[in-house]
Amino acid sequence: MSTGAEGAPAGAPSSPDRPRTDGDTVAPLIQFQDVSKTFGQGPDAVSALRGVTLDIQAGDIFAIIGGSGAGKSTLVRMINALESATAGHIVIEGTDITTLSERELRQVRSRMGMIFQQFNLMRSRHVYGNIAYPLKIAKWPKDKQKARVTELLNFVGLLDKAWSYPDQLSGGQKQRVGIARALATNPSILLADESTSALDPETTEDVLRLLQRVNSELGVTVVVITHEMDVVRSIANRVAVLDRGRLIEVGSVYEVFSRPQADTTRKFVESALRDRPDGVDVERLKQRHQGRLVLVDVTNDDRIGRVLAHRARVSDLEFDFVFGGITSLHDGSFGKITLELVGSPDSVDRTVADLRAVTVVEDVA
Ligand SMILES: Nc1ncnc2c1ncn2[C@@H]1O[C@H](COP(=O)(O)OP(=O)(O)OP(=O)(O)O)[C@@H](O)[C@H]1O
Repeated sequence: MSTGAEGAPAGAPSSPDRPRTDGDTVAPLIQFQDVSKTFGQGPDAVSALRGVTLDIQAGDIFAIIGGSGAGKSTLVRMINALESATAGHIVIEGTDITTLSERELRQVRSRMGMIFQQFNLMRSRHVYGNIAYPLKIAKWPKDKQKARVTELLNFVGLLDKAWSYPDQLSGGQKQRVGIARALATNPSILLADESTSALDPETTEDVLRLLQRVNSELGVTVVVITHEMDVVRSIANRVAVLDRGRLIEVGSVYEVFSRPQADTTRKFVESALRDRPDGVDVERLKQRHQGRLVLVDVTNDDRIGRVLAHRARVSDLEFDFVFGGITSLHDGSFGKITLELVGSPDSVDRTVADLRAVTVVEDVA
Protein backbone atom coordinates (compact mmCIF):
# COMPACT_ATOMS: atom_id res chain seq x y z
CA MET A 1 0.00 0.00 0.00
CA SER A 2 1.24 3.47 -0.77
CA THR A 3 -0.02 6.57 0.92
CA GLY A 4 2.48 8.58 -1.07
CA ALA A 5 3.91 9.70 2.24
CA GLU A 6 7.44 8.39 2.31
CA GLY A 7 10.13 10.99 2.69
CA ALA A 8 7.68 13.88 2.92
CA PRO A 9 9.13 17.09 4.23
CA ALA A 10 7.87 18.64 7.42
CA GLY A 11 6.30 22.00 6.83
CA ALA A 12 3.34 24.28 7.22
CA PRO A 13 0.21 22.15 7.37
CA SER A 14 -1.94 24.14 4.99
CA SER A 15 -1.45 24.49 1.24
CA PRO A 16 -2.16 27.84 -0.39
CA ASP A 17 -5.21 28.32 -2.55
CA ARG A 18 -4.38 27.80 -6.19
CA PRO A 19 -6.70 28.98 -8.92
CA ARG A 20 -8.02 26.69 -11.65
CA THR A 21 -5.88 26.89 -14.78
CA ASP A 22 -8.38 26.14 -17.54
CA GLY A 23 -7.03 27.73 -20.70
CA ASP A 24 -3.72 28.68 -19.09
CA THR A 25 -0.52 28.21 -21.05
CA VAL A 26 1.67 27.36 -18.03
CA ALA A 27 3.60 24.07 -18.15
CA PRO A 28 1.38 21.11 -17.27
CA LEU A 29 1.79 19.59 -13.80
CA ILE A 30 1.67 16.06 -15.25
CA GLN A 31 2.61 15.16 -18.84
CA PHE A 32 2.38 11.82 -20.62
CA GLN A 33 4.43 11.87 -23.81
CA ASP A 34 3.71 8.93 -26.12
CA VAL A 35 3.60 6.52 -23.17
CA SER A 36 3.14 2.79 -23.71
CA LYS A 37 3.03 -0.03 -21.20
CA THR A 38 3.24 -3.72 -22.00
CA PHE A 39 2.92 -6.37 -19.32
CA GLY A 40 4.71 -9.66 -20.00
CA GLN A 41 6.45 -10.79 -23.17
CA GLY A 42 5.93 -12.86 -26.27
CA PRO A 43 2.51 -14.39 -26.91
CA ASP A 44 1.32 -13.55 -23.37
CA ALA A 45 2.17 -9.83 -23.66
CA VAL A 46 -0.67 -7.44 -22.76
CA SER A 47 -0.63 -3.87 -24.10
CA ALA A 48 -2.17 -1.89 -21.24
CA LEU A 49 -1.36 1.57 -22.68
CA ARG A 50 -0.57 2.45 -26.29
CA GLY A 51 1.06 5.77 -27.16
CA VAL A 52 -0.79 7.94 -24.65
CA THR A 53 -0.06 11.68 -24.78
CA LEU A 54 -1.84 13.75 -22.15
CA ASP A 55 -1.45 16.95 -20.12
CA ILE A 56 -2.90 17.56 -16.67
CA GLN A 57 -2.73 21.16 -15.45
CA ALA A 58 -2.18 22.27 -11.86
CA GLY A 59 -5.59 22.90 -10.31
CA ASP A 60 -7.46 20.39 -12.49
CA ILE A 61 -9.92 17.84 -11.29
CA PHE A 62 -9.01 15.49 -14.11
CA ALA A 63 -11.11 12.38 -14.70
CA ILE A 64 -9.92 9.29 -16.54
CA ILE A 65 -12.78 7.16 -17.75
CA GLY A 66 -12.93 3.89 -19.64
CA GLY A 67 -14.35 0.39 -19.52
CA SER A 68 -12.89 -2.57 -17.69
CA GLY A 69 -9.29 -3.24 -18.75
CA ALA A 70 -9.01 0.07 -20.62
CA GLY A 71 -5.77 0.93 -18.81
CA LYS A 72 -7.01 3.49 -16.25
CA SER A 73 -5.31 2.01 -13.18
CA THR A 74 -2.11 1.43 -15.11
CA LEU A 75 -2.08 5.07 -16.20
CA VAL A 76 -2.62 6.37 -12.68
CA ARG A 77 -0.08 3.98 -11.18
CA MET A 78 2.44 5.41 -13.64
CA ILE A 79 1.90 8.92 -12.25
CA ASN A 80 3.26 7.83 -8.90
CA ALA A 81 5.72 5.43 -10.53
CA LEU A 82 4.20 2.28 -9.08
CA GLU A 83 4.41 1.09 -12.70
CA SER A 84 7.19 2.05 -15.10
CA ALA A 85 6.67 2.97 -18.75
CA THR A 86 7.77 0.53 -21.47
CA ALA A 87 8.16 3.50 -23.84
CA GLY A 88 7.66 7.26 -23.74
CA HIS A 89 8.14 9.85 -21.01
CA ILE A 90 6.20 10.94 -17.95
CA VAL A 91 7.03 14.43 -16.72
CA ILE A 92 5.83 15.50 -13.27
CA GLU A 93 6.34 19.09 -12.10
CA GLY A 94 9.00 19.47 -14.82
CA THR A 95 10.93 16.28 -13.96
CA ASP A 96 11.06 13.31 -16.33
CA ILE A 97 10.37 10.51 -13.86
CA THR A 98 11.11 7.73 -16.35
CA THR A 99 14.83 8.31 -15.82
CA LEU A 100 14.89 8.59 -12.02
CA SER A 101 16.40 6.21 -9.47
CA GLU A 102 14.18 4.58 -6.84
CA ARG A 103 15.53 7.04 -4.26
CA GLU A 104 14.62 10.03 -6.44
CA LEU A 105 11.20 8.50 -7.15
CA ARG A 106 10.46 8.43 -3.41
CA GLN A 107 10.86 12.20 -3.42
CA VAL A 108 8.42 12.52 -6.33
CA ARG A 109 5.92 10.20 -4.59
CA SER A 110 6.07 12.36 -1.49
CA ARG A 111 4.25 15.04 -3.50
CA MET A 112 1.31 12.69 -4.13
CA GLY A 113 -1.40 11.03 -2.11
CA MET A 114 -3.62 8.17 -3.23
CA ILE A 115 -7.04 6.87 -2.24
CA PHE A 116 -8.56 3.55 -3.19
CA GLN A 117 -11.90 1.87 -3.83
CA GLN A 118 -11.46 -0.44 -0.81
CA PHE A 119 -10.01 2.38 1.37
CA ASN A 120 -6.90 0.30 2.36
CA LEU A 121 -6.98 1.42 5.99
CA MET A 122 -5.03 -0.42 8.67
CA ARG A 123 -7.69 -2.24 10.72
CA SER A 124 -5.46 -2.51 13.78
CA ARG A 125 -5.00 1.26 14.06
CA HIS A 126 -7.62 3.78 15.04
CA VAL A 127 -8.49 6.70 12.79
CA TYR A 128 -5.84 8.93 14.39
CA GLY A 129 -3.18 6.24 13.92
CA ASN A 130 -4.11 5.73 10.26
CA ILE A 131 -3.84 9.43 9.48
CA ALA A 132 -0.66 9.89 11.52
CA TYR A 133 1.05 6.90 9.88
CA PRO A 134 2.54 8.72 6.86
CA LEU A 135 3.73 11.51 9.17
CA LYS A 136 5.44 8.95 11.40
CA ILE A 137 7.16 7.39 8.37
CA ALA A 138 8.24 10.89 7.29
CA LYS A 139 9.62 11.42 10.83
CA TRP A 140 7.48 14.42 11.72
CA PRO A 141 7.90 15.41 15.42
CA LYS A 142 5.03 14.16 17.63
CA ASP A 143 3.61 17.62 18.37
CA LYS A 144 3.47 18.50 14.67
CA GLN A 145 1.88 15.13 13.90
CA LYS A 146 -0.83 15.85 16.47
CA ALA A 147 -1.53 19.33 15.11
CA ARG A 148 -1.68 18.06 11.52
CA VAL A 149 -3.93 15.07 12.30
CA THR A 150 -6.30 17.32 14.26
CA GLU A 151 -6.42 19.77 11.38
CA LEU A 152 -7.17 16.96 8.91
CA LEU A 153 -9.83 15.37 11.14
CA ASN A 154 -11.48 18.75 11.28
CA PHE A 155 -11.23 19.19 7.51
CA VAL A 156 -12.88 15.83 6.76
CA GLY A 157 -15.46 16.23 9.57
CA LEU A 158 -14.33 13.28 11.73
CA LEU A 159 -12.99 14.93 14.89
CA ASP A 160 -15.34 12.80 16.99
CA LYS A 161 -14.08 9.55 15.40
CA ALA A 162 -10.36 9.95 16.17
CA TRP A 163 -10.30 6.90 18.45
CA SER A 164 -12.64 4.68 16.42
CA TYR A 165 -11.32 1.74 14.44
CA PRO A 166 -12.01 1.30 10.69
CA ASP A 167 -14.48 -1.54 11.35
CA GLN A 168 -16.60 0.88 13.39
CA LEU A 169 -16.96 3.32 10.49
CA SER A 170 -19.33 3.54 7.52
CA GLY A 171 -17.93 3.33 3.99
CA GLY A 172 -18.12 7.09 3.55
CA GLN A 173 -16.32 7.70 6.86
CA LYS A 174 -13.60 5.21 5.88
CA GLN A 175 -13.04 7.07 2.62
CA ARG A 176 -12.83 10.35 4.57
CA VAL A 177 -10.06 8.80 6.66
CA GLY A 178 -8.41 7.65 3.42
CA ILE A 179 -8.54 11.19 2.10
CA ALA A 180 -7.15 12.66 5.34
CA ARG A 181 -4.31 10.14 5.32
CA ALA A 182 -3.53 10.84 1.66
CA LEU A 183 -3.36 14.58 2.41
CA ALA A 184 -1.27 14.24 5.57
CA THR A 185 2.04 15.37 4.12
CA ASN A 186 0.62 18.19 1.98
CA PRO A 187 0.81 16.57 -1.45
CA SER A 188 0.20 18.67 -4.55
CA ILE A 189 -1.50 15.76 -6.35
CA LEU A 190 -4.24 13.41 -5.12
CA LEU A 191 -4.84 10.22 -7.12
CA ALA A 192 -8.26 8.66 -6.61
CA ASP A 193 -8.68 5.12 -7.99
CA GLU A 194 -12.42 4.31 -8.17
CA SER A 195 -12.72 6.06 -4.81
CA THR A 196 -16.52 6.07 -4.77
CA SER A 197 -17.29 2.79 -6.54
CA ALA A 198 -17.96 0.96 -3.27
CA LEU A 199 -20.29 3.66 -1.92
CA ASP A 200 -24.03 4.29 -2.18
CA PRO A 201 -25.19 7.34 -4.18
CA GLU A 202 -25.67 9.65 -1.19
CA THR A 203 -22.27 8.81 0.33
CA THR A 204 -20.69 9.11 -3.12
CA GLU A 205 -22.04 12.65 -3.31
CA ASP A 206 -20.50 13.51 0.11
CA VAL A 207 -17.10 12.13 -0.86
CA LEU A 208 -17.17 13.94 -4.21
CA ARG A 209 -17.98 17.23 -2.44
CA LEU A 210 -15.01 16.59 -0.14
CA LEU A 211 -12.71 15.97 -3.12
CA GLN A 212 -13.95 19.23 -4.58
CA ARG A 213 -12.98 21.03 -1.35
CA VAL A 214 -9.55 19.35 -1.43
CA ASN A 215 -9.12 20.92 -4.86
CA SER A 216 -10.60 24.35 -4.26
CA GLU A 217 -9.57 24.99 -0.63
CA LEU A 218 -6.19 23.22 -0.51
CA GLY A 219 -5.18 23.75 -4.16
CA VAL A 220 -4.53 20.04 -4.71
CA THR A 221 -4.73 18.71 -8.29
CA VAL A 222 -7.04 15.69 -8.26
CA VAL A 223 -6.83 12.82 -10.76
CA VAL A 224 -9.92 10.62 -10.59
CA ILE A 225 -10.23 7.22 -12.24
CA THR A 226 -13.78 6.10 -12.68
CA HIS A 227 -16.07 4.07 -14.89
CA GLU A 228 -19.01 6.23 -13.77
CA MET A 229 -19.76 9.18 -16.03
CA ASP A 230 -21.87 10.67 -13.23
CA VAL A 231 -18.70 11.12 -11.18
CA VAL A 232 -17.07 12.94 -14.09
CA ARG A 233 -20.07 15.19 -14.55
CA SER A 234 -20.27 15.94 -10.87
CA ILE A 235 -16.72 17.12 -10.13
CA ALA A 236 -14.24 17.06 -13.02
CA ASN A 237 -13.30 20.01 -15.21
CA ARG A 238 -11.39 17.87 -17.73
CA VAL A 239 -11.79 14.28 -18.85
CA ALA A 240 -9.79 11.72 -20.81
CA VAL A 241 -11.44 8.63 -22.30
CA LEU A 242 -9.39 5.43 -22.60
CA ASP A 243 -10.38 2.50 -24.77
CA ARG A 244 -8.24 -0.65 -24.88
CA GLY A 245 -5.11 1.26 -23.91
CA ARG A 246 -5.60 4.14 -26.32
CA LEU A 247 -6.55 7.69 -25.46
CA ILE A 248 -9.55 8.26 -27.69
CA GLU A 249 -10.77 11.62 -26.43
CA VAL A 250 -9.68 14.38 -24.10
CA GLY A 251 -11.06 17.83 -23.34
CA SER A 252 -13.16 19.87 -20.99
CA VAL A 253 -16.08 17.92 -19.55
CA TYR A 254 -18.44 20.24 -21.39
CA GLU A 255 -16.71 19.64 -24.76
CA VAL A 256 -16.58 15.88 -24.34
CA PHE A 257 -20.13 15.56 -22.97
CA SER A 258 -21.85 17.88 -25.39
CA ARG A 259 -19.93 16.80 -28.52
CA PRO A 260 -18.55 13.28 -27.98
CA GLN A 261 -16.51 12.21 -31.01
CA ALA A 262 -15.93 8.51 -30.45
CA ASP A 263 -18.61 5.81 -30.15
CA THR A 264 -17.26 4.64 -26.80
CA THR A 265 -17.50 8.17 -25.41
CA ARG A 266 -21.02 8.60 -26.80
CA LYS A 267 -22.11 5.43 -24.99
CA PHE A 268 -20.61 6.62 -21.71
CA VAL A 269 -22.29 9.99 -22.04
CA GLU A 270 -25.66 8.48 -22.93
CA SER A 271 -25.43 6.04 -20.03
CA ALA A 272 -24.95 8.97 -17.65
CA LEU A 273 -27.56 11.30 -19.09
CA ARG A 274 -30.20 8.79 -20.19
CA ASP A 275 -31.64 11.52 -22.39
CA ARG A 276 -31.96 9.45 -25.59
CA PRO A 277 -35.03 7.19 -25.67
CA ASP A 278 -34.16 3.49 -26.04
CA GLY A 279 -36.22 0.98 -28.04
CA VAL A 280 -38.83 0.47 -25.30
CA ASP A 281 -39.17 4.23 -24.73
CA VAL A 282 -39.63 4.82 -28.47
CA GLU A 283 -42.45 2.26 -28.66
CA ARG A 284 -44.22 3.87 -25.71
CA LEU A 285 -43.76 7.37 -27.11
CA LYS A 286 -45.19 6.33 -30.47
CA GLN A 287 -48.24 4.81 -28.84
CA ARG A 288 -48.92 7.97 -26.88
CA HIS A 289 -47.99 10.62 -29.44
CA GLN A 290 -49.30 10.72 -32.99
CA GLY A 291 -47.22 13.73 -34.16
CA ARG A 292 -43.69 13.63 -35.63
CA LEU A 293 -41.11 12.79 -32.97
CA VAL A 294 -37.71 14.44 -33.29
CA LEU A 295 -34.68 14.33 -31.00
CA VAL A 296 -32.86 17.66 -30.72
CA ASP A 297 -29.48 18.42 -29.12
CA VAL A 298 -29.70 21.23 -26.61
CA THR A 299 -26.52 23.24 -25.98
CA ASN A 300 -25.70 26.68 -24.63
CA ASP A 301 -25.77 28.52 -27.89
CA ASP A 302 -28.75 27.17 -29.80
CA ARG A 303 -32.12 28.90 -29.95
CA ILE A 304 -34.54 25.97 -29.92
CA GLY A 305 -37.14 27.67 -27.75
CA ARG A 306 -37.20 30.73 -30.00
CA VAL A 307 -37.54 28.63 -33.16
CA LEU A 308 -40.47 26.68 -31.71
CA ALA A 309 -42.21 29.79 -30.40
CA HIS A 310 -41.80 31.50 -33.77
CA ARG A 311 -43.17 28.55 -35.79
CA ALA A 312 -46.12 28.22 -33.38
CA ARG A 313 -46.87 31.91 -33.85
CA VAL A 314 -46.73 32.01 -37.65
CA SER A 315 -48.24 28.58 -38.49
CA ASP A 316 -50.55 25.90 -37.13
CA LEU A 317 -47.64 24.15 -35.35
CA GLU A 318 -48.13 22.76 -31.87
CA PHE A 319 -45.29 21.13 -29.96
CA ASP A 320 -44.66 19.22 -26.78
CA PHE A 321 -41.57 18.04 -24.85
CA VAL A 322 -42.06 14.30 -24.41
CA PHE A 323 -38.69 12.83 -23.31
CA GLY A 324 -35.16 13.77 -22.30
CA GLY A 325 -33.34 16.18 -20.08
CA ILE A 326 -30.82 18.97 -19.80
CA THR A 327 -27.84 18.80 -17.51
CA SER A 328 -25.75 21.64 -16.17
CA LEU A 329 -21.95 21.80 -15.77
CA HIS A 330 -19.90 24.69 -14.49
CA ASP A 331 -19.17 25.81 -18.05
CA GLY A 332 -22.45 25.07 -19.77
CA SER A 333 -25.74 23.21 -20.11
CA PHE A 334 -26.61 20.53 -22.65
CA GLY A 335 -28.73 17.45 -23.27
CA LYS A 336 -31.22 15.93 -25.65
CA ILE A 337 -34.94 16.55 -25.81
CA THR A 338 -37.49 14.56 -27.77
CA LEU A 339 -40.18 16.83 -29.21
CA GLU A 340 -43.56 15.98 -30.61
CA LEU A 341 -44.45 18.26 -33.52
CA VAL A 342 -48.09 18.43 -34.58
CA GLY A 343 -49.48 20.41 -37.53
CA SER A 344 -49.80 20.39 -41.28
CA PRO A 345 -46.96 18.49 -43.05
CA ASP A 346 -45.63 21.77 -44.39
CA SER A 347 -45.40 23.55 -41.03
CA VAL A 348 -43.84 20.48 -39.35
CA ASP A 349 -41.25 20.25 -42.16
CA ARG A 350 -40.51 23.99 -41.89
CA THR A 351 -40.05 23.64 -38.13
CA VAL A 352 -37.60 20.74 -38.54
CA ALA A 353 -35.68 22.74 -41.16
CA ASP A 354 -35.50 25.76 -38.84
CA LEU A 355 -34.36 23.58 -35.93
CA ARG A 356 -31.68 22.02 -38.16
CA ALA A 357 -30.31 25.49 -38.79
CA VAL A 358 -29.56 25.89 -35.05
CA THR A 359 -28.88 22.37 -33.75
CA VAL A 360 -28.62 18.64 -34.51
CA VAL A 361 -32.01 17.04 -35.19
CA GLU A 362 -32.77 13.34 -35.61
CA ASP A 363 -36.09 11.71 -36.40
CA VAL A 364 -37.04 9.25 -33.67
CA ALA A 365 -37.61 5.95 -35.45
N1 LIG B 1 0.44 -6.48 -13.37
C1 LIG B 1 -0.17 -6.85 -14.51
N2 LIG B 1 0.25 -7.93 -15.20
C2 LIG B 1 -0.33 -8.30 -16.36
N3 LIG B 1 -1.35 -7.63 -16.93
C3 LIG B 1 -1.80 -6.54 -16.29
C4 LIG B 1 -1.25 -6.10 -15.06
N4 LIG B 1 -1.91 -4.99 -14.65
C5 LIG B 1 -2.85 -4.75 -15.60
N5 LIG B 1 -2.77 -5.68 -16.58
C6 LIG B 1 -3.61 -5.73 -17.79
O1 LIG B 1 -3.54 -4.46 -18.43
C7 LIG B 1 -4.81 -4.09 -18.95
C8 LIG B 1 -5.25 -2.75 -18.33
O2 LIG B 1 -5.49 -2.96 -16.95
P1 LIG B 1 -5.94 -1.81 -15.97
O3 LIG B 1 -6.09 -2.42 -14.61
O4 LIG B 1 -5.01 -0.66 -16.09
O5 LIG B 1 -7.36 -1.40 -16.56
P2 LIG B 1 -8.54 -0.58 -15.90
O6 LIG B 1 -9.06 0.33 -16.96
O7 LIG B 1 -8.08 0.05 -14.63
O8 LIG B 1 -9.60 -1.73 -15.63
P3 LIG B 1 -10.64 -1.94 -14.43
O9 LIG B 1 -11.65 -0.83 -14.53
O10 LIG B 1 -11.23 -3.28 -14.73
O11 LIG B 1 -9.84 -1.92 -13.15
C9 LIG B 1 -5.75 -5.24 -18.64
O12 LIG B 1 -5.80 -6.08 -19.77
C10 LIG B 1 -5.08 -5.94 -17.48
O13 LIG B 1 -5.42 -7.29 -17.44
